[in-house]
Amino acid sequence: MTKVRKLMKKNPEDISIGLVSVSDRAYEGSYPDLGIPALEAWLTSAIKSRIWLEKRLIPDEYEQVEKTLHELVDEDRCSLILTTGGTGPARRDRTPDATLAVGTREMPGFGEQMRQISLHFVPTAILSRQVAVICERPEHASLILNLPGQPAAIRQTLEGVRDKDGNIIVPGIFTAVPYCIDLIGGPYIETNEAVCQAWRPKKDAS
Ligand SMILES: Nc1ncnc2c1ncn2[C@@H]1O[C@H](COP(=O)(O)OP(=O)(O)OP(=O)(O)O)[C@@H](O)[C@H]1O
Ligand SMILES: Nc1nc2c(c(=O)[nH]1)N[C@H]1C(S)=C(S)[C@@H](COP(=O)(O)O)O[C@H]1N2
Repeated sequence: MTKVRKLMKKNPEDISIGLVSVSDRAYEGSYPDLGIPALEAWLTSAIKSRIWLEKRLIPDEYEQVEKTLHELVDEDRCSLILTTGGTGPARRDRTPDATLAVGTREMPGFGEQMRQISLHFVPTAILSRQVAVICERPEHASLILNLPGQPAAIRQTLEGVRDKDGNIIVPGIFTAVPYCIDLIGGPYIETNEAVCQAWRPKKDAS
């Protein structure tokens, strides 16, 4: 496993987010990994809160995906973990299977919404078996989301579909992530509204 070296230091108030790129060819060096940079670029533009990114590049191996997710949940205590790649029907695509094995509860709406969004870009969107799970522990919980491996799919699924004037016409999945993290007892995530409007229910005025 390639652990990307960190130059900065984590602060106690940082929100820990795990980024996992699952790709045989990027891992072997046949092409440079674009998954982690695309995830990092989108998250740093969309989130206003202080974040700390734990980055992992791994091959399409079931055991590696499972072990990496367990580490990010239990050792790094990430509130949110995003994977990219390995969600398709090919024999070595095992990311969703390992994610389901690690999770304690499935969140089917995220996968459903991502496939809806991706259909606006590619007719093969339905080939992605992407899932989302919550991983509950006595003291904390993590939300794990699988994204497709195509680097362009990262922004598309997180941010949603925009019309020619830039207005969102199909909401991206990230709009529901901050409230989901609230509900599982995680830190409050503030977003940059120009990129992603986090939806939270209005406080009851009565
Ligand atoms: N991590 C990545 N970095 C750069 N490009 C990627 C990455 N993952 C996928 N791609 C690109 O998206 C295309 C489709 O992704 P897909 O997951 O089907 O790749 P793949 O054929 O399974 O190979 P691999 O798992 O080795 O990346 C790839 O052919 C590649 O061009
Ligand atoms: N937004 C988006 N979603 C997408 C794609 C894409 O290019 N863009 N590719 C599809 C294809 S061709 C496949 S096989 C599946 C699984 O891709 P993965 O194995 O790279 O995760 O994602 C699908 N979802």
